[in-house]
Amino acid sequence: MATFKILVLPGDGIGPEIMTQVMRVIEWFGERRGITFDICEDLIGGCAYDRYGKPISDAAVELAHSCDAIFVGAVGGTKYDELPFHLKPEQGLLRLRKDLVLFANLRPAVCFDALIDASTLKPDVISGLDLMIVRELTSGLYFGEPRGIFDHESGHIGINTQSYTTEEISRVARAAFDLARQRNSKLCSMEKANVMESGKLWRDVVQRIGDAEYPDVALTHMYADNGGMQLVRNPKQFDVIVTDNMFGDVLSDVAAMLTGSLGMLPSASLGAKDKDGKVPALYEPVHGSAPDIAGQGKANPIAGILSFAMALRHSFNRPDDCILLENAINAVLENGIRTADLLQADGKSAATTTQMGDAILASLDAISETS
Ligand SMILES: NC(=O)c1ccc[n+]([C@@H]2O[C@H](COP(=O)([O-])OP(=O)(O)OC[C@H]3O[C@@H](n4cnc5c(N)ncnc54)[C@H](O)[C@@H]3O)[C@@H](O)[C@H]2O)c1
Ligand SMILES: CC(C)[C@H](C(=O)O)[C@@H](O)C(=O)O
Ligand SMILES: [Mg+2]
Repeated sequence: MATFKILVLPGDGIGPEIMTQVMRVIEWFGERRGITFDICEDLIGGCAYDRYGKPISDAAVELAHSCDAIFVGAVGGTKYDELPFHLKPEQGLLRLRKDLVLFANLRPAVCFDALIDASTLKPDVISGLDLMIVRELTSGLYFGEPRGIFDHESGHIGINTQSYTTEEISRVARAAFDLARQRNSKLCSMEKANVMESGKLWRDVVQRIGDAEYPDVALTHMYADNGGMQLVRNPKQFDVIVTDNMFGDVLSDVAAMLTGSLGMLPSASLGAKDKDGKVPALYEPVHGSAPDIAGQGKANPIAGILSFAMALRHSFNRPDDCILLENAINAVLENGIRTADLLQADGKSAATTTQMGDAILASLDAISETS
């Protein structure tokens, strides 16, 4: 039986709070479903800066390279706002994504039936919603050169560069087409080909790959600003969306509210298969360190726990266990258990982060006893 080596990086703010619950779930699958995990823990983000003077240590990056999967809680905090960019907590995460070449970031937005009333949108707009955003994660505006704040006749000039090569577009496009094939064979590519050269190249490359390699997938293109509007107007028109790093960041937060809360959105960041068949992988909730609720036991741990469910499917080859965990979460929500972010009211009857973890573990016990 394989042993899976995993690296846990709880990070800052609500990161450690939610990661405690994710760890309980990981341990449950170890004990009850016989998956053997070899677990290491390290620092990322502001806490790593406090300890090492940088947002991730070289040793942690090296460890990450040797692992089957990495689990991140969240990074960031107002205390680090004035640090130079290369030292900011967020850079720890960006370095990991870049170093491990995790170019395909899968951000599924699924609306659980029990949460239809938690969204700010009308029930018929979101009921049954199940879409997947594939965000390019290792290039574009986040990494392009030149970048920086430079002297300028008016004072300063801030520069970031959007750039994409054919290869960078091709590999994320293929990942999205492959996913579309496993779903409803429908892919919408979003960029701004009307105003950006990188967007024009993006559109042409995606179309070329579609024509040559995926004629069975219905490919459409949309300008990303319209895409944001369409996601709110009629999200069920989409199945898989592929987009660049910056648009994907924004559009996935928009998609979060289709599910009821940012606290519900998991993610998997995947690289290319190596010669031994291993796919580098990092799993993390889409949300951040939520400084406004950190340390108060209010955070919703479901995005983190659903990220582990994605790992069961993509890294541990346990699709049945992935479904088991999703079903356990569904049952908890059907029972009316809610963290404060999922309640429209004042949050008085809200479950705490730990209580939500307790409920999910009890639900796992109950479901596995009856199956
Ligand atoms: N992957 C990451 O680690 C990541 C992602 C996004 C933002 N950040 C960082 O987090 C910090 C705060 O950023 P922000 O406030 O713009 O975004 P955020 O995602 O941390 O929070 C946005 C809003 O959503 C709420 N929220 C987020 N996660 C929640 C959860 N699990 N349960 C309940 N409510 C939740 C917060 O309370 C807040 O009101 C910044 O430093 C930012 O850079 C990190
Ligand atoms: C923390 C930050 C680097 C990150 C991003 O912008 O990619 C976050 O917002 C996300 O969505 O994962
Ligand atoms: Mg984001």
